[in-house]
Amino acid sequence: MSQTYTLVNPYNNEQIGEYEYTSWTQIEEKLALLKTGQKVQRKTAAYERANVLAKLAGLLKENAEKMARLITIETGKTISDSRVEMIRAVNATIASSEEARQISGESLDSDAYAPAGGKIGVVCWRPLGTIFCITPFNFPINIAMHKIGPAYAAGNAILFKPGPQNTATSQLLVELCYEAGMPESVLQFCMPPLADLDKLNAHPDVNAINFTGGTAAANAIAAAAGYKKLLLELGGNDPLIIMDDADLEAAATSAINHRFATAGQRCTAAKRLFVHASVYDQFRDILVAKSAALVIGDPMDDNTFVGPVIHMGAAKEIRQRIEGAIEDGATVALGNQYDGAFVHPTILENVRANSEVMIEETFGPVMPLFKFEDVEEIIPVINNTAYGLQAGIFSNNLSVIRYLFEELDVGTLATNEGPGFRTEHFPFGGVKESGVGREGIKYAIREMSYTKTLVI
Ligand SMILES: NC(=O)c1ccc[n+]([C@@H]2O[C@H](COP(=O)([O-])OP(=O)(O)OC[C@H]3O[C@@H](n4cnc5c(N)ncnc54)[C@H](O)[C@@H]3O)[C@@H](O)[C@H]2O)c1
Ligand SMILES: O=CCS(=O)(=O)O
Repeated sequence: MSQTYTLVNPYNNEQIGEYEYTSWTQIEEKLALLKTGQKVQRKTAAYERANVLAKLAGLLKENAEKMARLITIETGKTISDSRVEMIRAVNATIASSEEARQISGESLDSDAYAPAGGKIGVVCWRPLGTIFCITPFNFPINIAMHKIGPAYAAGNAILFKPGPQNTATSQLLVELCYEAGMPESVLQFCMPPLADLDKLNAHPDVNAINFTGGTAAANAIAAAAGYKKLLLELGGNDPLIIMDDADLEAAATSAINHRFATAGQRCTAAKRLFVHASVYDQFRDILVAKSAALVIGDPMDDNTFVGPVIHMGAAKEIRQRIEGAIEDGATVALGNQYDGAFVHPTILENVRANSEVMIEETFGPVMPLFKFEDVEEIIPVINNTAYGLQAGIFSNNLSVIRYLFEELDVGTLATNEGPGFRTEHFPFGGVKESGVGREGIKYAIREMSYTKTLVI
């Protein structure tokens, strides 16, 4: 008897589908097929993979509106955010196509050190085998293409497991990959029940795991996977720093785009704002006025800026985090209002440095403001979190920027931008519990490959 799962639209709770989980027998069959796919990939030239990816980029562009609407129905993400995601996914796929042509190694002379003279080392990159690609709910197509694109470009076979909430969009993506020319022996979709995931992570025919998601799942994967290559893109608690010389209008707009868009459900969202005392009141007033004008409602409406979060449970967790901050002494400048899966954009002031909202990741539209006098004092506050993904700063003071670049535990510091700044070909990833390894197409190709050296 096959197990099934049903999905509802987070905005109106209408059932959007009932699906069957992938059985363990089917998983074994898929992994066996993918092993044959590794041989198919070895016979496929780089230019052929590049052409398939270029064709897939075209198909994603043709189907962008249809996929954007599916993303919105499945996740409650606003249609404008879903359309941006599709643009990014096309770019990630184009970049994967272009990088597929550039996977080249190097040659080394052996006489650099005695006594091994007279040889040349030809260093080549080779695919790891079958990559288990696992994606989160919030960017189901773009994050999938940041895995499938480089994994395929590098010559791997791919077992793709999206979040259950993203079943329809992900199945459509796989169909488009087949239409573009990816063989079924090279790419397989799966949705195993949670109970089968440990043994799938440990499976000997899974050569590497490329995971994006939260810490709890990452810990379970790491515990089960053993000696496998893991590429882990995890949570963030990203700061946005507003200095005394900041363009306050631009900073407030960026803070809103990087915290309240996607209902705050981004790993790189601006989850904590640090505002210089000299501009605090002026910045706060601009921020509150702009935020109060945001349209909250039907995510399918072009005018909506804030839709629901992914489900009622998430909304409850976010509310508990806000109420905890208030119990710690924070005051509410805007929001702290709830309606089903909706969490209204919330701005908190007088937040204690050790309040949970400052230390843990809050995956929703909550913006704690932290006033400071000297930039040195916020380094320990910003670094006092398990995460270290990205950071943003509004300032033109290069010495302050260079100082923060060296002192902050992050993978990227964006200047006069929010921490959510990301372009598909830049290296992406963090330190500490924000993950292991780097995405960004060229970097992800390397993570899903190994060097093989011929000495002649
Ligand atoms: N760093 C990034 O690029 C990035 C991007 C988006 C989201 N995230 C993080 O993801 C989290 C939110 O996304 P989510 O709720 O979908 O995360 P999640 O960890 O609940 O799920 C992510 C994926 O992992 C799967 N999964 C869960 N347990 C697993 C296991 N034991 N083995 C294999 N797969 C397993 C889920 O089914 C889903 O497909 C947040 O922490 C957010 O910061 C990080
Ligand atoms: O959730 C984070 C994904 S991205 O938008 O920063 O790429």
